Amino acid sequence: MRLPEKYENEMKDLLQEEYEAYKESLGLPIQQGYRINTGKISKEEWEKIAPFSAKEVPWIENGYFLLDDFRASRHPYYFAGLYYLQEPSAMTPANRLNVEPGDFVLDLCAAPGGKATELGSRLKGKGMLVANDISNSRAKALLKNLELAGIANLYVTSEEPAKLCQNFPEFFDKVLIDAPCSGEGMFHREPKMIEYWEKRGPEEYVPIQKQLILYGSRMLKPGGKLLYSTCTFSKKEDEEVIQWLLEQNTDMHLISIAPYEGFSKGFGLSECVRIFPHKMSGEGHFLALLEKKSTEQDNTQKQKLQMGKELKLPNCVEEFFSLLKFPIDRSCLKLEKERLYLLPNAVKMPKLRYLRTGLLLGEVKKNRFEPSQALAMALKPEHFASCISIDSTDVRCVKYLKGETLDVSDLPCNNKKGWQLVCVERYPLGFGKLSNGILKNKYYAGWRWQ
Ligand SMILES: C[S@@+](CC[C@H](N)C(=O)[O-])C[C@H]1O[C@@H](n2cnc3c(N)ncnc32)[C@H](O)[C@@H]1O
Repeated sequence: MRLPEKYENEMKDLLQEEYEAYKESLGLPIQQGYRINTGKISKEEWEKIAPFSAKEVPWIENGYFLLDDFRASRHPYYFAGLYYLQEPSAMTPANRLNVEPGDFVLDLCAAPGGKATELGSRLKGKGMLVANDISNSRAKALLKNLELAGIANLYVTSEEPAKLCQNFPEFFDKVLIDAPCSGEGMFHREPKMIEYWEKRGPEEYVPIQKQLILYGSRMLKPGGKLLYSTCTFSKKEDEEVIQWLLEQNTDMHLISIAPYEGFSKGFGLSECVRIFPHKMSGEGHFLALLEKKSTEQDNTQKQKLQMGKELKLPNCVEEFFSLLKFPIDRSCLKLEKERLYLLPNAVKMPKLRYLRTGLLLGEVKKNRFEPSQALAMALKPEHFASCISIDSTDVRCVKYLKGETLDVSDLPCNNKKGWQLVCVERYPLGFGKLSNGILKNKYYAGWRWQ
């Protein structure tokens, strides 16, 4: 692999006698990985049904290396949101931020959602995730991945960090900044990144990274934690950004990151973590975990609102709700135009460029209610009155994902007519409507198996 001379010199400077080992690692095969969605499936359950051979990623509880060429994005379990394909070192930032159920979490640079999907799963439906990306088109992919993962308690925005900062001072318990960077850790996987690097090297990214981390720190609650990560090796974009932040913010300090024997220490900042491809099976990452000093006062309290008024819902919605087997907090419902949403919390959210506010439950069309794809993905089979379960090896599974009408007269279900939650085994894929053993397909057309 041809590397720019300037880059080679910088890496030699950084790695010294390890440089040759690093260079050799660029000739090794690319390591693919995937992370299971523990919001939908436990590790034990997954290992019983996993359709492809894999080996555990030793520093990520729910991460696996893919061992063969299996097209993991072409399996019904992928469409059920059971896993996310991800390079193993990229699994580390969301894993080490230690999000807990009930946290208010911000992922400031979230698209396409490799980390946000993990942060959201860890909330277990409690608290909320604000997933933001300045690029609207990338934020659309982010929304799809979050919905596929079944994450309901979320807001997806496409905003300038400065605007978010004005609206959320000291608001979040956890903030992730997976910053845009010169991508040196991607050279192996995507050699095109080398060309981009030659046009826009580390110096171009530093001012953006400093801005992002500064805004991120301002949105962090006292006592909250912020994780800054990049997939680049340049000290300018890594340790020097952290050092700069520590000089600006005396109320922030570095804390150590749960260790792994393959991690290297940050240069001059030993609490930071470096992932190098010649030291472990990952392409390369930098991580710094910071904490803000706690104070007596919890500022988020003042932003919490009293519960909203309960909506009077059309009959068709009430009828559909009678099929849902879990309590819906009606004070958190919002009907906007024809769309019905379930908001994560009784928190007043400011005016922002939203791509999604809460869980889209469905649309009220004249006197009909059409449940959304996102709702199906957020449910478990026990949450719905009638389910049709298709085996992953049954051709009807892929036919369903292609949008075809199916004869399911041989498959058991509770209600012989009306709405069904269609599952691959016990994992929801979408909705369908049953009549005389024939299932009308309600799988979202934009997500179909191509
Ligand atoms: C490294 S990628 C994020 C990858 C993502 N965290 C994941 O794991 O899938 C950086 C992202 O930052 C976004 N970005 C760039 N400048 C930004 C800014 N000023 N504010 C917010 N997002 C920004 C880019 O659009 C890009 O999607």
